[in-house]
Amino acid sequence: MILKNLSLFHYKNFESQSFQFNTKINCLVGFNGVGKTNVLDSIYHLAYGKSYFNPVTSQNINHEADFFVIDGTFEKNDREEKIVVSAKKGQKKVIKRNNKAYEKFSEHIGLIPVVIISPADRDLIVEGSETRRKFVDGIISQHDKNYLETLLKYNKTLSQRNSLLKYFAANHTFDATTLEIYNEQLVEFGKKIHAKRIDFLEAFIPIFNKRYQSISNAKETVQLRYKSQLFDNNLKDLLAENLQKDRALQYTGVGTHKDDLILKIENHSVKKFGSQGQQKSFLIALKLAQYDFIKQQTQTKPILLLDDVFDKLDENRVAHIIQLVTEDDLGQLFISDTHAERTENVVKSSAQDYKMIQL
Ligand SMILES: Nc1ncnc2c1ncn2[C@@H]1O[C@H](COP(=O)(O)OP(=O)(O)OP(=O)(O)O)[C@@H](O)[C@H]1O
Repeated sequence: MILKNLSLFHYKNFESQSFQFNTKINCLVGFNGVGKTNVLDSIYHLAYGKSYFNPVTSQNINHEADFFVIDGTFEKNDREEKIVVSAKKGQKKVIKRNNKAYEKFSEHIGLIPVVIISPADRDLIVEGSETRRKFVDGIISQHDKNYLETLLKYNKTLSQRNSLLKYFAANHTFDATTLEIYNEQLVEFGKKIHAKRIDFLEAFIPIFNKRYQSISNAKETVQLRYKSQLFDNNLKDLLAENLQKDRALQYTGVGTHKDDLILKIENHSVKKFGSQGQQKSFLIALKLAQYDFIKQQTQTKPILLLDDVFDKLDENRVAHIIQLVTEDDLGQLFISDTHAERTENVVKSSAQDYKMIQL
């Protein structure tokens, strides 16, 4: 997958700017705050239909404007794909593929495989379980449309069930029959989601372990484990057992929306006990495993976006990234850095074609 050119209009700090990219390595360099990360984010936006850093669409529009447009031309298997994402204040976002607007954004997911490595990935360790579920769901959805659809149906049913619980509480009423309809749907969709997450992690964990071992020079062992209430119980029974609690809290407390990933190094929580270096290695291994997995599943090399990695990582990890950059079979790469010289030295050593883009 190659991004050939990109135009931004009123996207974050950009008024109007166009870029033509190298098919291998592109280095976006410039002072703090010039918009290097914003360019990477706009590429992410074309792939996922939203910003990696700020999912509130209206906040991606330039402060002085009332709309933004991101226009990118990709090349995939010798075919051109023109993707345009636009948003106007107060209106629904529009995503177009070759001039045709999608009815459902979910149809777009997976067309443009992109992986980003950024200091913001730290959220995967420090934030709540939702961030980790989104990471898993994002990867599976890249190659499995059914999964994404089941997930959307599950989430819709969940929110309807929660509304019903609130309605019961507000009106001091209860209707077991209507609740049962939602329960059945949650059980049906939840079972499928759980099974797919099991399959995914079975394939993903060895890839992750391999990446971590190579980053840490096999010094320590890591564990990535799927945690779910559905391992020990079926969702139908769980919903029945939890009914009184759900009614009291007006919220569904059991299901696959409670799943999580357990992240450990040497059997201890990465969040609580991991050193900063170990946490960074863990995150890079997760992201590179994401890259490997998507490549394996889609038979397409994803576009890799490296945000600020030279600035925020220590030498060992940078060396690993450099090694990765020099691998022949890597796809197109975008790197942002404040130091033009440092980046250029790194990419020069890769003996690959590159372009320096000064912002
Ligand atoms: N909606 C918006 N409208 C205008 N400017 C915005 C908007 N959103 C973000 N910005 C601006 O974008 C700039 C940040 O851009 P970005 O994070 O891409 O910089 P950077 O070059 O990657 O910087 P650093 O080297 O510090 O990481 C900030 O000046 C910020 O105020």
